[in-house]
Amino acid sequence: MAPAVIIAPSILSSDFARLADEAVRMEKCGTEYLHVDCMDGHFVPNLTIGPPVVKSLRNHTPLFLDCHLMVSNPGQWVEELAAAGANGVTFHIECFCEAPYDKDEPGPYVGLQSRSEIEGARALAKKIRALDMKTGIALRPRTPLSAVKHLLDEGLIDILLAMTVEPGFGGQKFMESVLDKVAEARNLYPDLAIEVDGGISPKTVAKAVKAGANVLVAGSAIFGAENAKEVIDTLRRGG
Ligand SMILES: O=C(CO)[C@H](O)[C@H](O)COP(=O)(O)O
Ligand SMILES: [Co+2]
Repeated sequence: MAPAVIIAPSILSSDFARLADEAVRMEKCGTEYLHVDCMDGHFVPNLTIGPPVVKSLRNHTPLFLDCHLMVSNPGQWVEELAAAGANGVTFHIECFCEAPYDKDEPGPYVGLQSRSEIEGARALAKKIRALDMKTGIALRPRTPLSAVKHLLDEGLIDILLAMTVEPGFGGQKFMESVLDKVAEARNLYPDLAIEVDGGISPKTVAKAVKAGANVLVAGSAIFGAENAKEVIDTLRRGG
């Protein structure tokens, strides 16, 4: 049986001028996580928030702060995020791969190749745990599970994040093709937390859960709804 469902509202789609109120609202709706998308304008073409905002949020919510780093140099930020009160840090494996990722190329992306790439990812995964946070590893849609299998098999990862859109923006269309990778991961790792992020809504959630996802990130579906609680309850039921 897959681990319990966790709902992670992505504050990327919330009103950034009212973050504390939105965090309290999500807690009242019964969510477990707040998903915090940190973007550097380099790894993805968007610029959002970092440790100072996480620190401010920490003063207003007991929710698990699930920081999704879409930055080119994730190792630069983990100490500050830990000090700010983050509970989990997820970094992208593509940051450690020298081969450029082209979202429009067909077929799977070639992942980690060299020893130094592998060592870099392993060291960061260990460092996040040493800072008392959960370690997450994220895969862009074209990146295969094999790119992170060594980290998973060594037990260095708490959360596997399968992006179901190309990272960078909320409100994009769910990529169903990613679910084969989710199913492959669930089959190999029955107890692992598997997170899906991008285009998750009452319409798409059933397929994601069926494939084996248990941590459900949703931004526009929750914050764009008139009744956020209703959407959250529907996601929790699996659609
Ligand atoms: O990481 C992200 C984008 O890069 C967001 O977490 C994600 O897109 C959530 O937004 P939505 O649910 O609207 O797709
Ligand atoms: Co995200």
